[in-house]
Amino acid sequence: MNTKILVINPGSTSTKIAVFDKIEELWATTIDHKPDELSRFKKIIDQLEWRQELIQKELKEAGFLINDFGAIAARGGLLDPIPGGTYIVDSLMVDHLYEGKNGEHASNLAGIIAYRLGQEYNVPAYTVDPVAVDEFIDESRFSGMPELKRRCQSHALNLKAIARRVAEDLGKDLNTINLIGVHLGGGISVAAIKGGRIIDVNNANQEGPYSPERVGSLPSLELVNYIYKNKPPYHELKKKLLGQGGLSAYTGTNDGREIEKRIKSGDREAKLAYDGMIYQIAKEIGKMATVFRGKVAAVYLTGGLAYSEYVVQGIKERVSFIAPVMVYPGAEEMKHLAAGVTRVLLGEESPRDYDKTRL
Ligand SMILES: Nc1ncnc2c1ncn2[C@@H]1O[C@H](COP(=O)(O)OP(=O)(O)O)[C@@H](O)[C@H]1O
Ligand SMILES: CCCC(=O)OP(=O)(O)O
Repeated sequence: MNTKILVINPGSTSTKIAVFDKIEELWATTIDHKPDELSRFKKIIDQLEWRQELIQKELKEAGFLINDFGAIAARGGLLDPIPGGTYIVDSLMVDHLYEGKNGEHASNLAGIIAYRLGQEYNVPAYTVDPVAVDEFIDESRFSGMPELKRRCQSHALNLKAIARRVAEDLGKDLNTINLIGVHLGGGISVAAIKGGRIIDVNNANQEGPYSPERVGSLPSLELVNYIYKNKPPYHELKKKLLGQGGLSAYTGTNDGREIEKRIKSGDREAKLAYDGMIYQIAKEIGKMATVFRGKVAAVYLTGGLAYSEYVVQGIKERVSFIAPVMVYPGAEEMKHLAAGVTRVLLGEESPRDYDKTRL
């Protein structure tokens, strides 16, 4: 059986590519994208050909042939709400990702690229725990305005992967504990995780703390007034909210390392913007603690910003009273994608059908 897996993960700030044999990483690379490089594209879907070419070029230079792979694993995008698991990438999924049915995000590109490569080279394509994973309890679904539904969109892939590690490190059964998982990336997800399921989370595209790139929750009437007054074109406004908000808007950079350099050199504005983000993250963690009536086994921090001692200490100072704070910098997305597909290749799990599973 061919268990060699190509893993592709286009994120808002990078494109990650890796090759695994089952869950053993054989090769990996990350291509970072500067904001200038991305700003030339009006919509994220416009990056499709460019990102696909980058992936194919990297693979070629590393000496890999796509028809040598047993499967392709793609980070899944903004699909219709579905439970967690491994899904076959099919044409319906690709249509939804292509048209941005549930919104725009760089991870929408992964499924499309995987499907196109899979069709061309006759390799099956899968996605695992996409950002659209929705395991909300009923109370989580209310927005306060019946016409507007809360959508569950989060870093489900990494949150779930790290939740397993946290349970192992605590020596507890994941199915029996409550966790608050925090992914600190280009977007930020703060999730209430019960028995491994994400029962509530801020929508990392539209709600919660502001992040390196996103505005987070906004005062609603102020936003409506802003739109009426300035009449921004739709795609420009979306870019402002999703790709150029938060730290990027306050400081001109989405890079935590750059901001910390500025703080060290006495930049007060940079410090206030960074501290404001940390404050909002801590508040969101406090909110999620109430989901469990305070009964939380651990809060865990993961994602790129969890490498930062400044961010981690700032959050710990405010939330340590809730539960122990555990730190897992970076992301295990690539390994978790490979693991999900490996379970399917080995017949340990059946792949799910998107159309039949949509909520
Ligand atoms: N050592 C570090 N110190 C501070 N910020 C960091 C560090 N390493 C990465 N970051 C920041 O983490 C963010 C990206 O996190 P990552 O999890 O890679 O993003 P994504 O979720 O978009 O894939 C960026 O703002 C980056 O500048
Ligand atoms: C929509 C949730 C996923 C997300 O925000 O990912 P990035 O941090 O990679 O943009």
